[in-house]
Amino acid sequence: MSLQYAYLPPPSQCNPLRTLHIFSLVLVNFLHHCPSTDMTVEWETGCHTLGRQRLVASMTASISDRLPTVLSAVLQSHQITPGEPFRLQCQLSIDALASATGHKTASIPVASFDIGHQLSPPLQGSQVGSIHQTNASSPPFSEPPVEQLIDKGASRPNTDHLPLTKTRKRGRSAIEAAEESTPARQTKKSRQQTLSTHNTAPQEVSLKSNDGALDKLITGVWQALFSDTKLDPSEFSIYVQTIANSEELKLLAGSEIEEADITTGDSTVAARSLFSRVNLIARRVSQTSRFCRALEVSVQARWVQCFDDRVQVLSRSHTPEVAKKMTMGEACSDFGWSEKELRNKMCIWRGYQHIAKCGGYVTLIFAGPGLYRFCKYRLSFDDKTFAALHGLRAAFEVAADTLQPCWRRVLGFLGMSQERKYTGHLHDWVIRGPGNEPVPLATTYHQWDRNFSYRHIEGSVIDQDAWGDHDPRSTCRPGASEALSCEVCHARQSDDSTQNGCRCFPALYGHSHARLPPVQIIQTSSGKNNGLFACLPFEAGEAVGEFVGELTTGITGLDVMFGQTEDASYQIWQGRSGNYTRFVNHSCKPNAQYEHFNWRGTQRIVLVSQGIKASDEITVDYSDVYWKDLRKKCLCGQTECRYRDRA
Ligand SMILES: C[S@@+](CC[C@H](N)C(=O)[O-])C[C@H]1O[C@@H](n2cnc3c(N)ncnc32)[C@H](O)[C@@H]1O
Repeated sequence: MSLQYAYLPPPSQCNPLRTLHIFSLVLVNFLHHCPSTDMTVEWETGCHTLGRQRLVASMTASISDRLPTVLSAVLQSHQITPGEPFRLQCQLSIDALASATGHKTASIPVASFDIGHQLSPPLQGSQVGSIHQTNASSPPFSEPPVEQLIDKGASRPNTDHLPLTKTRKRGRSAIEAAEESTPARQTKKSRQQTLSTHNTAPQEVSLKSNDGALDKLITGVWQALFSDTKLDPSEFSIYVQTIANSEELKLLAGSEIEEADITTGDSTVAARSLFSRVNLIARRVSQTSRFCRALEVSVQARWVQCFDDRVQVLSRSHTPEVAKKMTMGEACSDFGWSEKELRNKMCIWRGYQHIAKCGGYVTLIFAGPGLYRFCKYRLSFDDKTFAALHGLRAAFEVAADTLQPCWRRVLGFLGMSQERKYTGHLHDWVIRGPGNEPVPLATTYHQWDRNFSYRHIEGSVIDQDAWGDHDPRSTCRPGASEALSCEVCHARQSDDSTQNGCRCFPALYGHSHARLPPVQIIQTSSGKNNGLFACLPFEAGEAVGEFVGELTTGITGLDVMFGQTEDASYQIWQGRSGNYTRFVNHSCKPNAQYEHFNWRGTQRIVLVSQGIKASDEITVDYSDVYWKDLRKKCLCGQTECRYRDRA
């Protein structure tokens, strides 16, 4: 049985109810798949013997009611004081399974939790405890992500344990295409070849450096690139106009109006309207100043270049010193500054120019306010810094062209080309090691499937042939109102941010603008083909994204994510459409896991961070069930790798 997928917790953020809830889902799923008709479930709090169907139904129905009681009972019966960590172990006694698997004992330890200390209401997506796998022969809680798009060499999945027939009509998959051209089982020779390819594989891009000052600069660039405030110079005049018209918007007079409204009893509406107006103005001002700042530093960097060119020209007829002095004089007279003033400015501007030279103008344009300090004090101004920025330039440009497509208009002010280099979706591009141009995603699968394509979707789509119009993830009972409140924090869930009280996964649910998380697809250096990498850190418990794809059923022979509600078992297939979660590789020491979460009566599967640092590859544990029958080696590279040494 695989439980790794369910979870590994951040020890500092404890949430026992959530852990128990997830555990219960695991247990329910286990029971659902179990061939036995009668079984005993032993919790530390008691022992229940029920028919399987009834057990599943009763556990599912009462999970959220019972968990606090179960937990309190455990705490009380063991006299655990708040703050003291403890371990909760669960056993399953399943006679039929015992005889089927040849277990001597009928009682199988399923999982244990290390539970922290807080009994406070659940926090945003936070978790507690760890679920340890104790039995590898049981059915999975959830299966690993798709494998239908296979990668090259050693990482090519060995699928000969799976029948490649599908019960449902589906387009020809990359795996099938690859099956035709590559033998499913690797020979010794081909394995060696793979290894040598692996050794000479290009170096991976690092999305940050190990230098504090430089990291701050890089973080600022990523934050600006992924910000939902767009850098659009063509809207500059509109921004300015809005600010100039702020009187019409009653920005300044607003507070007086509010006071009047408050006394007339219309305070909520009045306060909200004032706040909206202030928000609008503040947003416009920050957009305007960001654009001005971007233009300012870019022009200053370009000015230094022109200054140097002018010195060069004058050096043809004068000594370099004289040529420089003459150029300084020309500039001072045009600016109306003293030489000292100009020298001071130039020192910083030269820093900008250095950055533009190695990291491209994109770095300057999106660098945050730390840029000035970085250049003034010449923090980390060394070859390593410039090499790091040079290595990031392509990754920055892909993000800028796809997320902030108007950024190149700033280059127009510098007399440079404004032509976009990378079009389409951010994840249509794969970033490769230093010195290599990013390549279109599709090309990285062409060796297996010439017709490969991938549609980026924001939400799962229902396979009509499989489910008609019914969403199989629905957990809503007809007439049940509790579906609209969060079963973790019990707050009201609403897509209208002003009505929503549930903040469990705020980056995904409950507010208006869904935006891409700061992740990019990068070619791994370990031979796993592509992987998903974090540009910015994700705190433990924070959602990276939802696992979305086609909601279907009946697929065999291809990897799918399994979902299970009380009423339906469904699959999410990311073969031809989905999102970036499709590129998450396996690691035996993962930094993320998938969790079930109900949003407004619909089950969602969320990729949740266990604490991901900027530039880390985002990985999950695909589970023993995934690897069990594969003859493939794991390339996660962890010292605790479980599947490294395989025949
Ligand atoms: C969901 S995809 C992940 C993205 C994939 N690397 C790609 O380029 O499309 C799963 C596939 O990635 C590869 N993979 C993922 N993790 C791996 C690992 N630890 N070792 C070897 N191959 C891995 C396997 O080929 C697997 O079939």
